Amino acid sequence: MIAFNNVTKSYGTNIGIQDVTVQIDKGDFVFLVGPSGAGKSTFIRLILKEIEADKGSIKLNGMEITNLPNRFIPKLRRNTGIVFQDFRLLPKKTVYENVAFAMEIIHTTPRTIRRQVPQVLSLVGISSKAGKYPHELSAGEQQRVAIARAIVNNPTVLIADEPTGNLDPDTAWEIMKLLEQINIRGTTILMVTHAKDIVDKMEKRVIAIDKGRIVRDDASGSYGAYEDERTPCVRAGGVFDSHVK
Ligand SMILES: Nc1ncnc2c1ncn2[C@@H]1O[C@H](COP(=O)(O)OP(=O)(O)OP(=O)(O)O)[C@@H](O)[C@H]1O
Repeated sequence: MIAFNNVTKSYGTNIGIQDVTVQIDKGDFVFLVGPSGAGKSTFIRLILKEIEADKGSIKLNGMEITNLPNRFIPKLRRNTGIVFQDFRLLPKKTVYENVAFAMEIIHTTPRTIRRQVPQVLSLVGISSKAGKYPHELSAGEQQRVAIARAIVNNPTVLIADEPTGNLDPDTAWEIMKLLEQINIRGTTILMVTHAKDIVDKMEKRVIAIDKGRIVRDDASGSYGAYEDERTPCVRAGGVFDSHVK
């Protein structure tokens, strides 16, 4: 599914990731954790082919993506949905139009769009807001729309880059349950997060990265003990305690 083999990426003298070898299988749910500057974004940007590796091999769904000719990149990105901390919805389009747009740009037929968009809005629990604009939605609702948009073209991998970073604890947990549901339907999920409570409660595979190297890879892991100045209140507060499965 996603296979890194001895991958190194530097930015001048700064190390992004160094000699990383890791495999994420189809259907996995993986957290990628590590302190600020560890190399998490570099890892994601290499998968999306926004940047090129200096060394090593990266395979996505069995296809070598290093040195992939540019004409194959749109197809590669279609297989990889992404959601961000700040949602990035189009402000002048409705919920329905935001999701439909992701299909229009890959030339999906109007008939398929009319069938598929309501289905995915229902899946993420946002059907009743189809005619609303992003500014009329709560943060959690906006993230649901962003997730709908990311999965509407049936990607094999969904990358979630701090998807709960702008959400209150209850809403964050609802989004985690939605991601889990999407994973159960077969989509591989790779989630970057600084939210210790979420990682600890979900009990999924945890890949920890530090200074560009993988320092831990636990099948059913926890966030770990390193200090991260960006999440002190979450670490101290135990905010998800009421949701223990
Ligand atoms: N465009 C760039 N130019 C120079 N150095 C960069 C660039 N992008 C990343 N780096 C460096 O590469 C290293 C890894 O950065 P990366 O953004 O991958 O970390 P991260 O784990 O995503 O951090 P954060 O949690 O803060 O987003 C850091 O030392 C960073 O300063």
